Amino acid sequence: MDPSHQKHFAVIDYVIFAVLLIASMGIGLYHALSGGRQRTTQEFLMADRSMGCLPVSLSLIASFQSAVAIIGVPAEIYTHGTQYWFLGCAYILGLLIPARVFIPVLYRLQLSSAYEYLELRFSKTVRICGTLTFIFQTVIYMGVCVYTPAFALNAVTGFELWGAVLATGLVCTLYTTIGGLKAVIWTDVFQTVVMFVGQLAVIVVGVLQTGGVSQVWRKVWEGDRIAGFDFNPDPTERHTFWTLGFGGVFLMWSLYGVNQAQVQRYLSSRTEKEAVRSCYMVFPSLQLALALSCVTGLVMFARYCGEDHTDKLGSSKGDAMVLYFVMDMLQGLPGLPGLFVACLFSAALSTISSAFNSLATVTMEDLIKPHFPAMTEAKATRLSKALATFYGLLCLAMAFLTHLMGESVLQVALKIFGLVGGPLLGLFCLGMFFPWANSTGAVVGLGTGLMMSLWVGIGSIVTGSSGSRPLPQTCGAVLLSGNTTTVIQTALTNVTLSRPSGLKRFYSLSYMWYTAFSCFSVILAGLIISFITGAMKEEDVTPGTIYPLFGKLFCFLPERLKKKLCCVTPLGPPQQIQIQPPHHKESNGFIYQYEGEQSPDETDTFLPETQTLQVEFETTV
Ligand SMILES: CC(C)(CO)[C@@H](O)C(=O)NCCC(=O)O
Ligand code: NA
Repeated sequence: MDPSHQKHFAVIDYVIFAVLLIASMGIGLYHALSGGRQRTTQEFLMADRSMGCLPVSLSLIASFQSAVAIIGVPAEIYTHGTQYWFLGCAYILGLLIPARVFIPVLYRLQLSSAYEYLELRFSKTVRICGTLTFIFQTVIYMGVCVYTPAFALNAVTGFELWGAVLATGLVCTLYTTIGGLKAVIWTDVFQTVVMFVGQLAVIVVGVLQTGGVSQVWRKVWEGDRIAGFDFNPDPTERHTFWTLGFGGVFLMWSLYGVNQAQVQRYLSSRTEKEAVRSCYMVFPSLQLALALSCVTGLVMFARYCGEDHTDKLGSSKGDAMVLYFVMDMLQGLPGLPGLFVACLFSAALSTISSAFNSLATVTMEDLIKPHFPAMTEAKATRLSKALATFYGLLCLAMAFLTHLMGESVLQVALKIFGLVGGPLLGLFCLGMFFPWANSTGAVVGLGTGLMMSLWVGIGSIVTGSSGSRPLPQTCGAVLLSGNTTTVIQTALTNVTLSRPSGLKRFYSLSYMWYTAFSCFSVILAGLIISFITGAMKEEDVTPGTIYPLFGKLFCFLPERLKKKLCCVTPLGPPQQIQIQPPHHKESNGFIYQYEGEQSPDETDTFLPETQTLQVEFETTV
């Protein structure tokens, strides 16, 4: 970028940024030295299963709200209008189903890793395949997350790119390694607040400088940025009500239902009720986060309509626009540029810390512990800390890979969620809703889903069909009236964009459908293979691993038919699984006995006893 356009920080901005890093370190240090001092994996990875719903819910938002969303969403609104905002519709079902279906099943099994479920339901192989898929997804995603704020800062202020990447990566690695999940959750709380405050400050100043709310509204209206419901059913249309409002539901399920980062937070909750409540509480905050970033995009448009600033941003195209806007507008308001940069880095830190901790958890619980059942708690904890450090350093390497990508960061992140997270969601759905699915079906299904993802993902890159035409950069008032702009644009679209056909049409599937597409591929392939190789019998399915979806969907059918459809283990009131000495019928190496009615609170007091039993069991066999 041309140095004459570069914006600069005042001392106070650096101070605010430093305060963010120091406060995060401080929270890490506090949790390293208080409580159980991070000497057990229960504390380091599961926060002693003692968290309340408020910190958990703020932490749940923070996991997938990174600098990618903070700069990507405004850039999207700026260039394409507010259609993306309809993603908010997907949050309703997207959070309701995890709260009512996924959390009860996973919480009652008292897991540490979400992928432990896959072993209980299917087999060890499926568990390992699921874990590896999650590691793959998270490792690429965290590269994008740590790179994004550093690169925007570099494009606008000329701040050393790799210096910023290194600083964020290392600080985050350090507090995650010393403070464990408690530090991750409490820094998330602090960082989420900074994130909201930073965005809000930018909006307030932006609106004031543009001449008030009515001026902003007039400009975005005349610039044709306000989008109505687009009910176009074409699945290759990038953003419509259907791709966002329905495709987005699957995206939300894969993130809030079965992703380890989130499941770990549900499992760290004191009770099942707290976990469910924290999931519900995500709804208003996520709507707020979406609204803030969409409004930022609108304010940015109102301020710049008709002017083209992209030349000042060099190769970074639209993504660095937000930071440019912020620095440009906040010049002369000491501290505010620093606050927004703190907001960007807060968002990034809270996401990569969740990634480090969840990666350490699954590597420990799914890949290492099963092979070393005799490992002492002290050793396991030391190893978990080493793993957190390892993933922190790996994250830096992944940032370098992201550096080589060209697409908008928001689209890249959402594609990763869809292409790799979708098959994982499919695997869990196959297990929970289809009692007939067997282990072979699950492995082949997951493989099929990943192949389909790879196919459509690479196809869309090669044919270059993932982009879309931006709206004109002008305010209606400057050149044409709003309506004329629309007419001309529609005409242009019709002339130049002929509908792709055949495979090319498949490759241009909207990325918002990726999750649903790969999820259904897994379920379909999984069921076909399961029926070919011999469907699972009801009595062989581990109790508590099935959600009676069909029983609930078809509640009007006669009892007998329903019984056939739903399955053996209807999800009753919270159940307590107890591991017994090995003289009953075995299943997956353990015995599961149900204690019938028990309130979630009793579950808590019951826990230590269960653990003792488990230890005895392991040592006697
Ligand atoms: C995950 C959603 C869709 C939830 O609203 C949103 O936070 C988002 O668009 N995230 C983009 C990825 C990121 O911010 O890292
Ligand atoms: Na975040």
